Amino acid sequence: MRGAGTIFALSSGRPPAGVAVVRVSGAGARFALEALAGVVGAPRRMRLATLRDPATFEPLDRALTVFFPGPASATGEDIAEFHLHGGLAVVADVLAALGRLQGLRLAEPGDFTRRAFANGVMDLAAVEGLADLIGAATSGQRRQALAQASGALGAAVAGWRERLIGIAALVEASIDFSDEGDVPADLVATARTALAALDRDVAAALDGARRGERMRSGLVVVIAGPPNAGKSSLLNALARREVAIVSALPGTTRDAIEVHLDLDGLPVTVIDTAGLREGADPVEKEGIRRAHARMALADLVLWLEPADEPATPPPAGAAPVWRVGTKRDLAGGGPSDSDSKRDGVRHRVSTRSGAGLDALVADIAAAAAEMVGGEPPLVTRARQAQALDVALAALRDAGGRPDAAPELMAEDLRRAARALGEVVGMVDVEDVLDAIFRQFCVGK
Ligand SMILES: Nc1nc2c(ncn2[C@@H]2O[C@H](COP(=O)(O)OP(=O)(O)OP(=O)(O)O)[C@@H](O)[C@H]2O)c(=O)[nH]1
Ligand SMILES: [K+]
Ligand SMILES: [Mg+2]
Repeated sequence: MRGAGTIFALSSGRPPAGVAVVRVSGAGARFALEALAGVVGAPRRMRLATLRDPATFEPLDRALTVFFPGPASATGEDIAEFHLHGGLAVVADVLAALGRLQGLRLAEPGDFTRRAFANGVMDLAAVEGLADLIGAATSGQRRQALAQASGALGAAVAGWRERLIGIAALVEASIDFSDEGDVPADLVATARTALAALDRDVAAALDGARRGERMRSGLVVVIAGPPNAGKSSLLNALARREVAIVSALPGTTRDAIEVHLDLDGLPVTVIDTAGLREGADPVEKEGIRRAHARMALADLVLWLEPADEPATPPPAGAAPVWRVGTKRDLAGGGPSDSDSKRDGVRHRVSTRSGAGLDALVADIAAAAAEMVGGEPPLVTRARQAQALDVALAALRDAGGRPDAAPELMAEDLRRAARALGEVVGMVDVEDVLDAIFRQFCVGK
């Protein structure tokens, strides 16, 4: 484990603030409380104290202190918390006083969570959920992250491993009884039935992985179309602020411009792109290349067709495309009008009058709910999905070779168990650990 000893950090947000929470974790937590507050107090009980600089006895703050003895604490170690007045100097002077204490050092990003993981308080999937919970920007993301941080995937994996061990035991027994007639064949048949059921459950969890990833990163909606179709105007209307430059000059937008929206708790990233056309200058050409790149990665493309121009077909691509008629205020509105004769146009909007915008937003929100909504999925990260993929492949190897010797089947089952262990960090995954813990801020 990186750096033993007692660590401390400001765990709440940047001062000045109403309250600032400084956390200390490790064998020296009790000593830190005694040194600054004089007494430790009853476990898990808030206590009002005058904090003093241990060297000069100068009062630093009137604060609430609390002591959580390990191992029933957030890190599994002794924890002391100081709930300070959140002034810059109060926080700085308390941190300085702690830093002068023997055996205490400032924590690095993610240190507290790393200790919780090392001490078995949280499994790796729960750690990832905690990172997502801190980063959650919409209530849908929060719901998913909270399930993950509470150990939903860890609990499922534990159940699968238990079943796997039961299956492996049957196969091992069939090897032991290999000279007793029908017994070994019966054991293997029972194992195969259980294996098929396990396969189904793991595969079902993996089915939700794409949904989980989308919820974490946000659904990507790309606005595309010919120059001057009203793309940037639509982006601004959706964002309700002037994010992108709008002008009558075709080729105004070059860079892809993103805004993050919260649609009924679901995260949606809307991207405005350069208008697609031939014969553009080199800078605009680069913008058009970027527009194509964004469309290729989109979950949904809004293809804009202005009412005052002949329609151009959207380029072929993998993402679903909605054709959206723009500048509806110019169309006149009569049934004989050329614009309303176009087939397959899903929405007609005007950013000038505001017409049709609410319906478009509601439709996008419904599509987002379709793609990421519902019960939080068990699998929310590519790393988890990859490990489960390996486990599933090994399960299929074990079950899919009817003529293979039980010894080979047992070997496949061991591989599956190992891959399941990786999901929750039970087996050595040191390289991914660093990457995961670095996402945390200092004090978490
Ligand atoms: N009448 C009318 N004009 C609009 C509407 N939306 C945009 N426009 C005008 O159309 C012109 C182009 O709008 P932009 O939003 O810059 O179009 P764009 O598709 O982003 O253009 P490029 O970035 O150059 O590809 C501007 O003069 C806008 O004021 C609308 O709903 N009605
Ligand atoms: K323009
Ligand atoms: Mg534009």
